[in-house]
This record gives sequence, structure tokens and C-alpha cells, in this order.
Amino acid sequence: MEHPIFELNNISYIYRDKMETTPALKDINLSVHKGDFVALVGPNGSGKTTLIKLILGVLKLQSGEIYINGNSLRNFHAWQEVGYVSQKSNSFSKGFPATVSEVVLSGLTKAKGLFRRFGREDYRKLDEVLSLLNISHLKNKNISLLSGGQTQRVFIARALINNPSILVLDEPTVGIDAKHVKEFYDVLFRLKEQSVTILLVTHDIGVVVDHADEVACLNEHLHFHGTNHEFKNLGEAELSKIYGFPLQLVSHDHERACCE
Ligand SMILES: Nc1ncnc2c1ncn2[C@@H]1O[C@H](COP(=O)(O)OP(=O)(O)OP(=O)(O)O)[C@@H](O)[C@H]1O
Repeated sequence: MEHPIFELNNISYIYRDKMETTPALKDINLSVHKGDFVALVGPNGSGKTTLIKLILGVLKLQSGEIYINGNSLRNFHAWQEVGYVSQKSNSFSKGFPATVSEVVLSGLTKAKGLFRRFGREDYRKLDEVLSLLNISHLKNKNISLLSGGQTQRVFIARALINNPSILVLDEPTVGIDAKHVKEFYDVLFRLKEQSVTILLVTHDIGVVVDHADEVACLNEHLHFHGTNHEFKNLGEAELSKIYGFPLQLVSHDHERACCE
């Protein structure tokens, strides 16, 4: 098997301030391979954001190692390899005077620096990602005029314009209606076909298990990491143990939903 696109080895993290210490992650080991779509799930306060901040280099590693494409994060500079779409992307556009093209091209500043001019290859790449996300027709539109689902695609395109090996998405379907949630998963499916590795943080476990290849369940420890089929077969007792309250996966209308 190929070596993992990213690998977490014995990651632990504790928040410390003058008053208290809060353990957030304990001994996390996780390997993700090229083209995998992994859903990272867990209850509130289970360490998902902390883990993402460590992967994105926003928080400094305290113990353990993270490798991206075989390179240790401790001396990692190739941040254009890691695309990130935050939960807040949807609210970003309100009143922001920029076109879709400008927002997507701004994703290149990670690689090119703030004041570099864009060249022919940049515009070719822009057209490619807009087409991949079916938003070519919105190219010259002002971002503030887009719907939530369209805005979300623009920010995915912005993350993809650097050709990242990994795309990290933090709660991307919050505030998006059912139709756009479906379209969103269609987009992820297309990205997967292009061998983009996806790490999706979500509370929406009922929907995501039908789309992701693998599910990783966090609650300070990594309680489970396996295929979506293995996750669906977890018993009520195991799920409730991870979440800390009674929980089961139920099916209706061919979709699975998560209920207390
Ligand atoms: N800056 C911080 N200072 C101190 N403790 C923190 C800080 N950020 C998070 N924590 C604590 O670390 C633990 C993990 O938090 P984290 O935000 O990673 O969880 P999460 O799974 O992303 O939660 P949610 O689903 O609610 O967004 C929690 O106990 C939280 O209170």
C-alpha cells in the first residue's frame, strides 16, 4: 500500500492557562491514504477543532508527530498542499466587494505571496476549478449576490486552486438546505474522483456515513476508525459510549439519520 497522505502519530494536546489545564486529545493515531474521504465525527468538545488546528499548523504540536506526504509538520512549509474550508466561509461574503474569480484566485496567495500578479497558468487553473465545481457561469458575479450553496462552492474552489493533496472541511453543511447538502456531496464525489483526499468534520453523522469511505470518531481518544459500513454496524451501546449519551442510527426515506 502507498504511504499515507497524512499520518498522525501519538498526538496528545492539553490546553493550559493560569487557572486550569484541559486535555483535548490523547494518543491519537490516524493514517489517511490518497483519495480517501474521511468523516471526523464526535460530540461537542471532543477535540475535532483542536485536531484540525494541529493539522493546519495553527496550534503547535505538544507531543507526537504529524506527517503530510511523508514530511514532518515540525518543519513543514508546503501549506499549499493543505486546502481548508472553514465553517465561517458562508457568512464571509455578506457585503464583500469581490467577484467569484477574485475570491478563488486569492487562494493562490499562499503559494505566490500577497503582491504577485496572476499569470496565464493561474487563469487556466481558475477556469479548471470553476468548471469542476460547476460555477463557471458565476465567474464575474459579485460574491455577495450568491446563495449559501454557491458561496460554499466558491470557497471550495479557492481551497482547490493550489492543487492541495488534502482538503479539510469544517462543518461545511451548517445552514445549507437539503438540496444544497446533496449538491455538496456530489461535489465531494467529483473531487474524490480526482484523487483529492478529504477530511470532513461534521456533526451530521446520519448523512455523512452514507457518503464518506471512512469514519473517525473522536472523544479525546480516537474511539473508532473504520469504513462507513463498519461504523453503521456499531451497536447502540458502542455509539452511546463514544457520545456519552444514548444514541442510535436509524433509517428513514433511504437516508440514515442520527437520533437520541
Ligand atoms: N482555547 C482553548 N482554551 C482552553 N480550552 C480549550 C480551548 N479550545 C478548546 N478547548 C477545550 O478543548 C476541548 C476540545 O475542544 P474542541 O474545540 O477541539 O472540540 P470540538 O470537538 O471541535 O467541539 P465542537 O463540536 O463543539 O466544535 C474542549 O474541552 C474545549 O473546552
